Order: sequence, then structure tokens, then C-alpha cells
Amino acid sequence: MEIQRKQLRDAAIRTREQLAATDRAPLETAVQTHVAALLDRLDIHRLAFCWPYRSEPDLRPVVVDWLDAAPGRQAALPVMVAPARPLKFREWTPASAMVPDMHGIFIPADGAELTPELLLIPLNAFDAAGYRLGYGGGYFDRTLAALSPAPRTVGVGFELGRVDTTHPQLHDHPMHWIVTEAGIHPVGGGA
Ligand SMILES: Nc1nc2c(c(=O)[nH]1)N(C=O)[C@@H](CNc1ccc(C(=O)N[C@@H](CCC(=O)O)C(=O)O)cc1)CN2
Ligand SMILES: Nc1ncnc2c1ncn2[C@@H]1O[C@H](COP(=O)(O)OP(=O)(O)OP(=O)(O)O)[C@@H](O)[C@H]1O
Repeated sequence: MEIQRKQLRDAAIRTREQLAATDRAPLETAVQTHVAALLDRLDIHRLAFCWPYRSEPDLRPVVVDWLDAAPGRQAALPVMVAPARPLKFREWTPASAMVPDMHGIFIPADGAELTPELLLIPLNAFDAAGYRLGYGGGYFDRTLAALSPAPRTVGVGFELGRVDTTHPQLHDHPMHWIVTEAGIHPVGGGA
């Protein structure tokens, strides 16, 4: 089963990284538009997103617009504090000084730790039940298991990662919504 999951994960990453820029651009714009529309209708003040890695959709413009649209909003980025430990979330603004983490993903050099109400989580492969495959570290699963109250979760990615099943394991947490270039899909209890 882990071999199948690894194959699905690797195929999705490879297909995404091989997209030509001209094919990718309209997909990324559509993902950004749908994420912005979903955020608009949710009453949240603190959200977490990810700095783009390995051709994931870039949500920075969406988050910048969301921060600007109302006072009192805060955004955060995940920080790996140790292997096999839950992620922490550090406040980010467009003015934050950024440093690369151990994988070369940029994180805020400093900033307050924050508890997000909503997580925008990158998808590699995903299925219609809202289960996802990340990079295989189990970081988001551990983080979702540790956060109380549980945040709402939005898996964000491209349709090229859709599979019949990700072969979900007991530790996997389904997303409340999946957002791709095709639209906003409520799954796993989201509305
Ligand atoms: N954009 C983004 N940021 C994120 C995540 C994510 O999925 N996407 N994470 C979600 O957990 C955390 C980082 N987790 C990661 C876990 C494993 C690997 C990893 O092993 N990548 C390569 C090797 C990279 C290297 O060491 O140079 C690999 O899979 O081989 C990367 C990130 C926090 N930040
Ligand atoms: N709550 C948890 N407690 C302990 N181990 C966990 C937990 N959740 C996941 N794991 C372990 O993490 C490993 C990787 O899990 P999985 O393949 O689902 O990662 P992923 O969802 O692709 O990664 P990520 O969440 O970092 O994007 C598995 O071996 C799993 O047993």
C-alpha cells in the first residue's frame, strides 16, 4: 500500500512539474480565483497557507488580497520544528523577512506563533473523499491530530492530481474542501 501511495504521489508531482508554463498559467489563475471566492464566504480571521514548493499553486497573491480586504486578519506559514513533530504556524506579512528551511521552502525569519482557524493545504494526489497525499512526511496529519479545536481544511491543487483513491490510512484526515482549477468541491463535511 505504501508503494502505491508513493507511486501516486510521485506521478502527481512529476506531471505538475512538467506542465508547460503556458498550460499552467490559466490553471493557477483559476485555482487562485476559486480559493479567493471560498475565503470570501468564510468568516475567519487567521489562516495558514504554504509558500509554493515544487510547482504547487502560488497562493501568495490570494492571501495578500485577503489580508488587505478587512482589518484584523492574520496569515501564517507552517514551520517544521523537528522531524516527526506537528508543524507550528508563524505569522507572515508581505513585509516578513524570509529564510529557507531544511527543504529550501521559505519561512518567516521571526514572527508570533499563531493558531489558524483554516488551513490551505497543498495537494499532490487527492481523491473525491477529500483524502490527500503530501510529500510523505505526515506533517499535516500530525498537525491536524494535535490542533484543538480542529481547524477547517482546504486542500488546494490541480485536477492532474485526482485519483480514484489515495488508499487512505487510519492517520489520514480528509479535507473539508478540495479546490482545484475546476472549482470548489465540498467534501468530508465542509459546506
Ligand atoms: N509548500 C509547502 N510547504 C510546506 C509543506 C508542503 O507540503 N508544501 N509541508 C507539508 O508537510 C511542510 C514541509 N514538509 C515537507 C516534507 C518533506 C519534504 C521532502 O522530503 N521533500 C523532498 C526532499 C527535499 C529535500 O530534502 O531537498 C522529497 O520528498 O524527496 C518536503 C517538505 C511545511 N511546508
Ligand atoms: N498523527 C500521527 N502520529 C504519528 N505518525 C503519523 C501521524 N500521522 C501520520 N503519521 C505518519 O507519517 C507518515 C507519512 O504519512 P503520509 O504518507 O500520510 O504523509 P503525507 O500526508 O503525504 O505528508 P504531509 O502531511 O507531510 O503532507 C506515515 O508513516 C504515518 O504513519
